[in-house]
Amino acid sequence: MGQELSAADLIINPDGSIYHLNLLPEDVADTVITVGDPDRVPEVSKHFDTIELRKGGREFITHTGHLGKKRLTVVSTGIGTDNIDIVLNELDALVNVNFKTRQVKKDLRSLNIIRIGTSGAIQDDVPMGTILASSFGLGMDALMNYYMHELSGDEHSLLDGIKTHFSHFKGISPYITAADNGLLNTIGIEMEKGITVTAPGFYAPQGRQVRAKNAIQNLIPLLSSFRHSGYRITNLEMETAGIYALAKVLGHKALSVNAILASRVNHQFSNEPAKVINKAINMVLEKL
Ligand SMILES: O=P(O)(O)O[C@H]1O[C@H](CO)[C@@H](O)[C@H]1O
Ligand SMILES: O=c1cc[nH]c(=O)[nH]1
Repeated sequence: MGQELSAADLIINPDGSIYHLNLLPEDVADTVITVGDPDRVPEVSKHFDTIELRKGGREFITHTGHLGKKRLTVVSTGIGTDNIDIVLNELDALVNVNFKTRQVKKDLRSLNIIRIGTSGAIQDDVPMGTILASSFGLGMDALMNYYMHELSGDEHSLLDGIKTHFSHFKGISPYITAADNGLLNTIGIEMEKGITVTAPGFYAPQGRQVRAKNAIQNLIPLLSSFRHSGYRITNLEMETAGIYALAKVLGHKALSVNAILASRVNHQFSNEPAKVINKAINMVLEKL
């Protein structure tokens, strides 16, 4: 018999749903689309043929339904890898823990987790309007300091290169995880590819300066000049690396698709964000 998870470790609401997502185990499809913005959930589910449930709490809004024969769940994560910690752990518990016995199931389910997010590009040849699939998620936040995780050979070699390139960054311990290869080569097949940096903020952690002065000067040129084994850093956002790393730890498959709204090298921000996001949604849904 496996260990029984305590009421403080796995929090189940009185109606049997999980603490933050407010979902029951049967509410989660095998393919889960995550978006940051709760208002983006209906923008995805409006393409479904049927919607069987709409639930939520806080920034975590979920719709589950069918597109043709495929059952899909779309859930909003809100902003940041602290929220990704909640969403990935709760999705995993919903499918891999028996809520009656509070024990981990013997046969584990592996979800396909596809993020459709917005992002800023840091390469000249990645213009606004590009739809980019993240080959790797490079985390500059602290989430993975708290989890045991292992790196593949490719991830190790890239991380060594990154640590050398950014050796003068103080107090940051980057982590890197590859996309699921199968999802990258199907859903991402026609998309631009690159390493996506996940930042622990939108302003100074992404090289923006409004009034508070930035401690790291020239962050964007530093990121964009990194080259290793044919890879380069293409874009910045706030969730991908956490999703990739926790999905791998928990045995799920993940891909992040980025609607590029900003060109940080040309100092531009899109005046038609909805159109770019919709293009990303359509490109993902037509491959499912
Ligand atoms: O559009 P979403 O998916 O929220 O993604 C991006 O937009 C937010 C910042 O504006 C961050 O969450 C960032 O990752
Ligand atoms: O530049 C950008 C655009 C969208 N989201 C981000 O996190 N950064």
